Amino acid sequence: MSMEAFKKAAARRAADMVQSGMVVGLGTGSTAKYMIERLGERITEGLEIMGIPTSEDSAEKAQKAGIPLTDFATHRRLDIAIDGADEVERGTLNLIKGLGGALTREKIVAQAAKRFVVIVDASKPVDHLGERAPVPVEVLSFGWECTADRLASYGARGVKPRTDRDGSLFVSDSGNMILDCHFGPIMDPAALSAKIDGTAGVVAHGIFLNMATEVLVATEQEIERWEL
Ligand SMILES: O=C(CO)[C@H](O)[C@H](O)COP(=O)(O)O
Repeated sequence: MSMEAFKKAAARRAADMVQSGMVVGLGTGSTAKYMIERLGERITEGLEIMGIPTSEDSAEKAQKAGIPLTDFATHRRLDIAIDGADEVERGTLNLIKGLGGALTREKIVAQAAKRFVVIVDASKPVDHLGERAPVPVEVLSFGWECTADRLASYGARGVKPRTDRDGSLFVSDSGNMILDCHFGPIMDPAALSAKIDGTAGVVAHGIFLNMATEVLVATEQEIERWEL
């Protein structure tokens, strides 16, 4: 099976957990896209749900799929949120998210959800967060250079603003910059998370601790379901 097929398998399995009447957090990225498509199919079969998207991109995909959207003004609490991840730590289900740039909205949606189901292919599990992925940090553009220096003082290498493929500055849906911070394997993610959270200029970062309630990992043999 190709990596795309793995992503699709995990995404469809998660979409099939959704039941009529639920308010659903709609993640962002190439795996979440398959989940949105599957929810769209199920709506044509009679499923009745409302979605809260984690990005403008997912809002557009949800609208195309026919998923009615709602917002936090109407629904403070979500029944379930389903999203991809860049890394999943074995044993803890802690995550790095945000290589798609939607980390702040994704964190708000995950935090508001009773269940947060993470869908990944077999390339995403790691022994320690940071092994492969940088930690994306969404920052205000004001004083970003100072914020970057501060992040570097925590051990991040090569901290620089994310750019789009054409070299232009990446701007998040909320109008902020993303600094990708390469820490390497993170031995104490709670301590690092607290330090980054306490840094002026930081809006949110991509370390998601104790948020995932279950992770679906699509492997060659099966879709593994990890829970704590
Ligand atoms: O956090 C995210 C976007 O901000 C994505 O969920 C994460 O980057 C995984 O993406 P993909 O499913 O395309 O591998």
